[in-house]
Amino acid sequence: MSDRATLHVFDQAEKEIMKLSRTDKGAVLEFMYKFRNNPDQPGLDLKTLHGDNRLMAARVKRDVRAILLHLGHSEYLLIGVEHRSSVYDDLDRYAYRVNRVTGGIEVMDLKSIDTRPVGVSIIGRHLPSGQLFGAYTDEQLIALGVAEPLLPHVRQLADEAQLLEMAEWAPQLTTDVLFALFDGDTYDYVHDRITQPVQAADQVDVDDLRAAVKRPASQVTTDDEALRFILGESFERWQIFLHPSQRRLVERRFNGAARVSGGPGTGKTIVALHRAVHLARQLPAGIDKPILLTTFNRNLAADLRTRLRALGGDEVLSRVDVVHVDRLADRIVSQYDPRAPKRKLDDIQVPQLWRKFLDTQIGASTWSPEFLAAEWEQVILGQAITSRAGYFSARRPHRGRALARADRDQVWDLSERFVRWLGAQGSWTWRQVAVRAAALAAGSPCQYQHVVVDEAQDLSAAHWRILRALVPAGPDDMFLTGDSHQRIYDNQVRLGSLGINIRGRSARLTLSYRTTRQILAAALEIIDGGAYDDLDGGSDDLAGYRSLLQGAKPVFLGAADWAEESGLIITQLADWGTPRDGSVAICVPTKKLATDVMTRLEAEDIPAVEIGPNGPDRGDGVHVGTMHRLKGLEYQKIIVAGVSDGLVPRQMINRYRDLDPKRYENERQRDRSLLFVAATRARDELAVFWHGTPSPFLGRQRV
Ligand SMILES: Nc1ncnc2c1ncn2[C@@H]1O[C@H](COP(=O)(O)OP(=O)(O)OP(=O)(O)O)[C@@H](O)[C@H]1O
Repeated sequence: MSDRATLHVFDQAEKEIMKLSRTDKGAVLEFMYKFRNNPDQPGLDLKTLHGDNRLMAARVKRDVRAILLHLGHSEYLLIGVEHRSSVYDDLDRYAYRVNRVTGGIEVMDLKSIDTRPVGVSIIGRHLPSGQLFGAYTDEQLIALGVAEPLLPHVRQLADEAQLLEMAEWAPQLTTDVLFALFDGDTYDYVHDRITQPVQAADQVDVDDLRAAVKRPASQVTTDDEALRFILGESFERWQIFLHPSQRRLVERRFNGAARVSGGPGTGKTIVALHRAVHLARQLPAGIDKPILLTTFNRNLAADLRTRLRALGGDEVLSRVDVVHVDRLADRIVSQYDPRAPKRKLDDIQVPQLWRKFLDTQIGASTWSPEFLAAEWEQVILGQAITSRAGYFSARRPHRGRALARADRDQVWDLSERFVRWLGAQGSWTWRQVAVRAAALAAGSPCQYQHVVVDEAQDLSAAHWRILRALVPAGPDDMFLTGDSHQRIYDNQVRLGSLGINIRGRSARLTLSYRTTRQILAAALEIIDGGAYDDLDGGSDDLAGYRSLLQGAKPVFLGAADWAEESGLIITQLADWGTPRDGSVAICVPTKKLATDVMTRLEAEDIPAVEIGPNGPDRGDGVHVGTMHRLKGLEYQKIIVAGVSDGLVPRQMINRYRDLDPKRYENERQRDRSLLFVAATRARDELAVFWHGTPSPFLGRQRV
């Protein structure tokens, strides 16, 4: 027989291959190529391993063998690469099963338990069994999706460290379930939140390995190109291995708009990217761009574009319009209203502009510039109100002071004059552009068949109106990913009132791929005490949010003053070996502090690279920026400095405490979320510093 074979590669095997020397990796690649062409060619020496006729070995090179699982017909799964001498040792160590719940194929090399130090303690030492999961029967654990061959080991687990060791090689669902139970979630909760979402969509035949390998729960690669990338190490895991709960969302057909939430690093952006590719591939070929992939700002959009190309290639990129939402608004205005002002002002300047307007155009006013700026931005532009009548009837849920009709009349007059004053200078703000674009888009034809939105929590009502107008309501029309715990701009919306109905189509991701358990625990303390919404008038939380990654405990340290704190930064960098490869970032609450840090680094001869509005200027050096600038980025190590009371939250918001308590709460919450965003950009290590009184958001960590 000389048929071509299909060779899948098991996730764990691929990880092992990644660790091989260049030469051995090359040999594996060549083996794969030959094997696919003809698995029975004599040089490969394919033979069944004694004990199980589905397990086979084949020659990779003189002293290296591939371990394969014959799935049936001409399909094989590469499950390991071993030195020739150990291939025949203890063949019982390979356990493979089709998981009854997910229908995915699971392969476990039980030897990996024997050879690890902690593994030895798991089965070698006599530990009091049943300590961790004694409350559940075997049947219950199996029904949740725990791999049956691992039950004896699960019964021996005595502490979290051993559970974490097991997480390195156990199948995904087993790990997810055990950690959720370990973290105290109830059986029913775990069943509903973890097991049920990854249940096979079809009937599972546990003997049909070929059907199993095709199910999303099977962590395997097949694609030639992907393998070449893997061996060349320039390929990232997220491009192939989606968690089954991620894949489900990517591939599911929704009967309307859908929303995916989840804590930092749970792969929302990854899901949004895969979703865009999935949708693009469902559509007939063409030359237009039927899909919009959008996000909050320019550098996030640039990043999406790069990653979309890596994932789907130029062909997909040519069918997906990747643009940040303000640029989209600008395009619409240029197309339909060419006489609109050309100069766009940053919304940060709005209070200053109102001050100048009142001083130069109005004189004494009963209204403060701050009040008017906030009313105009949050209520008038925030709700995209375009008429006096609309403003009279507007709800003002996040504004403290009530306004009578006569007051509203005055505020509306002033707002109109303010807009005319700006316009006379050829200027308007980005928020105004969005509101105008929403009105223009509402009267123009739909441009897209699908819209995918990342960082959804930060979009304004006007942005949503634009998006709603650009895609006809229907199945899979809008797919939104975001986390309201990370909202750092003042845009709170109820999607339902904007014609976007996500009811019954919300899902949450819970497994962090970025941050260690230690960093995550510290970050969760920061947001504890805030209130978070679901973009639709309800509330949201991060229940079940967890990480399987381990790392050092975050460092929390205070200094007497800023000069001393700058010293802490330098010492911390030195402790980390002062990496200059762009793997470390320092972030602070204000631009002034960022400049100080840059100056200090330069004085120490450490190359400092500013994180600008479009991301870091360069890839190397130590990156420095404000906390806002860290949105959407990630680093191996992060120093969050200047986390002092008065800076986080900002001193200036205290004036609203009595004057406008709702606004005070909103502003405080934004600052809290900003600190949360900054802390959760760190993959492996985090250090948080302050001077004077620590930020109240640090809770127990400041002591
Ligand atoms: N299935 C996966 N396999 C491997 N890595 C993954 C997977 N999903 C996500 N990641 C990695 O986890 C990290 C975080 O992913 P991503 O940025 O999509 O998360 P997010 O939920 O959008 O985070 P945030 O809300 O903080 O912006 C990235 O480095 C990404 O490559």
